[in-house]
Amino acid sequence: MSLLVFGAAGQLGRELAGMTSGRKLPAVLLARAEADIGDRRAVMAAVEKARPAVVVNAAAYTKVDKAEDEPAQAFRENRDGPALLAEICAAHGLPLIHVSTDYVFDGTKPAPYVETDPVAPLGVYGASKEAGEQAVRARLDRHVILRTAWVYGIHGNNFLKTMINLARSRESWGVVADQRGNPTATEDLAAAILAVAARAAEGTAGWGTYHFAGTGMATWHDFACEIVAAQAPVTGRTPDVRAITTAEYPTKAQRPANSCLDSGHFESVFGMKARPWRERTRDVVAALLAAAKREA
Ligand SMILES: NC(=O)C1=CN([C@@H]2O[C@H](COP(=O)(O)OP(=O)(O)OC[C@H]3O[C@@H](n4cnc5c(N)ncnc54)[C@H](OP(=O)(O)O)[C@@H]3O)[C@@H](O)[C@H]2O)C=CC1
Ligand SMILES: Cc1cn([C@H]2C[C@H](O)[C@@H](COP(=O)(O)OP(=O)(O)O[C@H]3O[C@@H](C)C(=O)[C@@H](O)[C@H]3O)O2)c(=O)[nH]c1=O
Repeated sequence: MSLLVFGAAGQLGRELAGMTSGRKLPAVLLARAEADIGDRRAVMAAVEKARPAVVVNAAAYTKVDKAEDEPAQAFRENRDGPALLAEICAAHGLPLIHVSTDYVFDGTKPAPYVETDPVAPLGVYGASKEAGEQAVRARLDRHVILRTAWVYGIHGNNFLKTMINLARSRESWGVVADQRGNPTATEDLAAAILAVAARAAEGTAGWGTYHFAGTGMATWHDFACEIVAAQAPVTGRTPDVRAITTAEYPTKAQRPANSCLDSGHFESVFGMKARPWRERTRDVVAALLAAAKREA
């Protein structure tokens, strides 16, 4: 099974690079500078050169607040890019694995969201990702859209790294305790994508839309407390992370109060689930601190 991955320089792209190389899977991974998913000629050339069995889109515009001021760019990267990928995959008879987000939901459902729940994004980022889902569905039957959430890992920028940095410099700060979701490690997400890709290459994937997110629910405050607790034994820093409300932490884009995803359908079709988020958080914090120590 050979893969062609777009968006290789992002946190998921870099995890996929490490995992495909560790498993010795043939894969071509292209960053934006090598292939912009909005550039028809670049995407066509990449597909024709790599001749993959499966295409993965890990490219996206992910700046949730900034998207409110840059809707054109967010829609270009999150709707038009995936549309082009799906069109080119259809022309070449290739399946596409595309990644989407919990922020397509408005958060008013009290229970975890299932795939058939109506979408109603609250901000430009969520709306642009939802438009990307629709664009893929409209152009390509052989697609798998994986909606995931609150992604973190050792690469790139994410909430976990922000909390580790705050723990270095602050004695106390507030984190919202009234938004809940499922923190998802890039390692679990990349493994899920490779499991889907293997089935897609055989032509036996259950095409369609799935939820795949970390096991267990958390508020951002729970997540922050776990991160801070995980770094404390190594750094000796025990800052106070205060539980605050969304109203006390105003942001340009509104986030869903509940964006928990029910990953049961994915598990029943693909036979795998993500590890509990607390375990994974500790692993990732340990890996980051060990890397920082090696570099010091
Ligand atoms: N991060 C999260 O918490 C969550 C992410 N997701 C989804 O998971 C997927 C992976 O996200 P993640 O790895 O975290 O995101 P990152 O922001 O870490 O990486 C996205 C990458 O895509 C690149 N990119 C953006 N536009 C283009 C383009 N037109 N052509 C090629 N590359 C482009 C970016 O490059 P550049 O840096 O140059 O912009 C960046 O390297 C996305 O679909 C995202 O929407 C879903 C839920 C949560
Ligand atoms: C840094 C920080 C954030 N917050 C709040 C703001 C926000 O409501 C929540 C999350 O913060 P962030 O802005 O870092 O995370 P955010 O960019 O909203 O994360 C989202 O990214 C996109 C790409 C997704 O697809 C989502 O699944 C989700 O992961 O925590 C605090 O309360 N205190 C803090 O110190």
